[in-house]
Amino acid sequence: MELGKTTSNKFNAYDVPQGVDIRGRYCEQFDNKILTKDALQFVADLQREFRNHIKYAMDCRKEAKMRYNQGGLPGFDPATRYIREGDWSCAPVPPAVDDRRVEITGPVERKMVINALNSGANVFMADFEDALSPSWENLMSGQVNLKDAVDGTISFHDKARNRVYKLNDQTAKLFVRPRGWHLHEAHIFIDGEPATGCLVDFGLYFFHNYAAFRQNQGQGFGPFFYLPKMEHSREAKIWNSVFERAEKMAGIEGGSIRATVLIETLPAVFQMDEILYELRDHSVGLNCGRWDYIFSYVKTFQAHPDRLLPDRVQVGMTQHFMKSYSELLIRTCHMRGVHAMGGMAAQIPIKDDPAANEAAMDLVKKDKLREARAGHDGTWAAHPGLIPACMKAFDDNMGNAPNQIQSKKREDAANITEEDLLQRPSGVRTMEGIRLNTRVGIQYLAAWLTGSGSVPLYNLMEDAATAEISRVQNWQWLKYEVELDGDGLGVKVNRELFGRVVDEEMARIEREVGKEKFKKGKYKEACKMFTRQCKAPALDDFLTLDAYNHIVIHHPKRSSRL
Ligand SMILES: CC(=O)SCCNC(=O)CCNC(=O)[C@H](O)C(C)(C)COP(=O)(O)OP(=O)(O)OC[C@H]1O[C@@H](n2cnc3c(N)ncnc32)[C@H](O)[C@@H]1OP(=O)(O)O
Ligand SMILES: O=CC(=O)O
Ligand SMILES: [Mg+2]
Repeated sequence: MELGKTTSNKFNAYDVPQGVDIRGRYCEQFDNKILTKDALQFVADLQREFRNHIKYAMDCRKEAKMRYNQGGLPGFDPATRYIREGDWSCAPVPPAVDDRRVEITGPVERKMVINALNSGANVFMADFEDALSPSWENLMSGQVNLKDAVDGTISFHDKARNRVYKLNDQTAKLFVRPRGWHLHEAHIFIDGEPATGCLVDFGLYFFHNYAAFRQNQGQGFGPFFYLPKMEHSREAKIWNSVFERAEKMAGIEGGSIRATVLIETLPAVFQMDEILYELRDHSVGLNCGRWDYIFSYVKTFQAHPDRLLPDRVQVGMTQHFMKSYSELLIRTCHMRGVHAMGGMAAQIPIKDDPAANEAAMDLVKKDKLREARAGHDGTWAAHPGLIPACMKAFDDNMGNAPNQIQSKKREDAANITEEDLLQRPSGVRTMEGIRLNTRVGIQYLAAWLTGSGSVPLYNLMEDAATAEISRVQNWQWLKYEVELDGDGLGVKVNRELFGRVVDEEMARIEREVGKEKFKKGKYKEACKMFTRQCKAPALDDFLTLDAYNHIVIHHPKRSSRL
């Protein structure tokens, strides 16, 4: 059967446990493979057990935001000093993922799942988050794809090229990244409320795959996860309890499930020990989610006009606050016996310009070499074409050792202070900066609204995290009417200037993509949404919260029997 094709059963409806209502399109394959009654019962149990904890954690985020908006700064919590200074370790790293020197990431799209698993990377991080537009179709077919991948039966026929894709004998180890805590799943209602997105992603994937995964991939451990966008260790504690609940349901040993937490919010950098501590039986490291981290710097300091960012292209890992963050992350992880993973270089191969391609690959090499030398145990690649360069940087530095957990303790990073982690980024702001933010933000959103959560734009990988930087930077510059000091003209960013920029960039996008694609695409809707968010008096928490309402499609008829 073709993936996602609608066929009817006797009821043309999902058979659901009590209190669960599926409002997404009916599809026999989703029904038979993923939305089974027992799997939905597991998701509903998780939702019921943890919804109040999640609500409390989200309320705490709001309180913290209020504190920062009143001039407060994030910092280390004196109440948990005993954890930071305590002598404890995380559980030993499972042998199956001892060596993670290169991890490829990508959305849970069928062909890409096969390509990523075959790519030669050590790990594939299959993404329900930054790289995925969370439409019902993408989410559910993503679950089907992962199930087929874990079972080892996945294949894909590219009819246009008459090419069949299948798994190699040797494949990357699979990690799955569910959505962040803040996102709901509007196609699954539990007790009259939309389900928590990440519990749906986690619950369905875990339920259907834990047994096969532990046998085929995890050498008795697993499944493995990446956990995004946390702001505090109380959120890690919820994940730990979710894992314990899942292990109990499955009857598998405690500590089987392992997760790497992305440190990609500014408040979380002050909680790294605490996050590892909460997850100490289930942890396999931390990762520098550098793009969301930059977004979070702006968000956290939205009411601090003395901390404006320079052009997006200037906020690299050599900025003092970014360097300090990655070094403290390495020290923290290695002290606790787990991996300190590097982040994503946004460059991708440039096919039609060898010189530009060489320059881009050179940037990737330098970035990965910096990570390997600093002590990271591995890194992320956005595209299979980058794997050899990433691999070489880590091979040259680690040799045959699977990681640097024991060899690069980075004791010197023990002295990194709150001031280091918060230091204002340096650089200039330019007209090209605001133009690029606008052009990229609108095109990304237009792609997202039509189902693509990661796209190549101007030779870089763009996903929800990088697009967020474009949005919040425009918002910040407009809000504080900053002077574009990099152009030597002293122009101030105000609504009138921004309006002109939007008009001109929309005209440029139309020229670049062509009239036909522009007309058929969602550029105008994206422009309206992006512009509203850039001009909003109060910063929207996430770009995708508003955009999500535009991709929710409730089935015209009831699609489940309550
Ligand atoms: C900030 C963060 O959160 S980073 C993590 C989230 N972001 C991501 O994961 C981005 C992942 N990368 C991608 O989605 C893609 O590489 C893009 C969109 C950036 C570029 O995609 P494209 O322009 O289609 O790439 P391109 O045409 O060069 O692809 C060539 C081949 O490589 C494959 N490929 C490209 N990227 C990937 C990937 N990440 N995983 C698996 N296969 C890939 C394509 O499927 C294609 O395969 P084919 O030759 O069999 O048809
Ligand atoms: O998820 C990764 C990031 O950089 O954001
Ligand atoms: Mg991210």
